[in-house]
Amino acid sequence: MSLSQLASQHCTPRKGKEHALEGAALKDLLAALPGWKVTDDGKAIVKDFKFPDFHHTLGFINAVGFMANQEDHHPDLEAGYGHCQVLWSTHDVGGLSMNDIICAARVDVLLER
Ligand SMILES: C[C@H](O)[C@H](O)[C@H]1CNC2=NC(N)=NC(=O)C2=N1
Repeated sequence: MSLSQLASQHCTPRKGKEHALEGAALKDLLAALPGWKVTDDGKAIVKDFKFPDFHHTLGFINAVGFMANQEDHHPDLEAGYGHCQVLWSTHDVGGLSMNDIICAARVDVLLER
């Protein structure tokens, strides 16, 4: 599936282990998401975005936050002057779900122009 196909999807409530994403299915989806890496515990995906200054970084954070509220799926964010690390994990699953993949794709397309 392509980045734009992933980014055109919306999050749905996913609760429970049956929604966990791992193994070959996860690997195939990540092929469409350049720069996103699975954390060592396998429970999250993470990417660090670089910006020229704090204004751009803060604009990105606000855009991500707006999208996250629309999707009712929320990232962990860690930011400094010129970067913001975005981490997606589904608390209700205890690891990765399709919601994390959709939101990662939605973050990437925010930066397309
Ligand atoms: C009811 C509501 O949909 C849930 O609490 C949502 C809110 N945002 C969420 N965000 C993330 N990252 N994981 C969740 O499991 C989650 N659950």
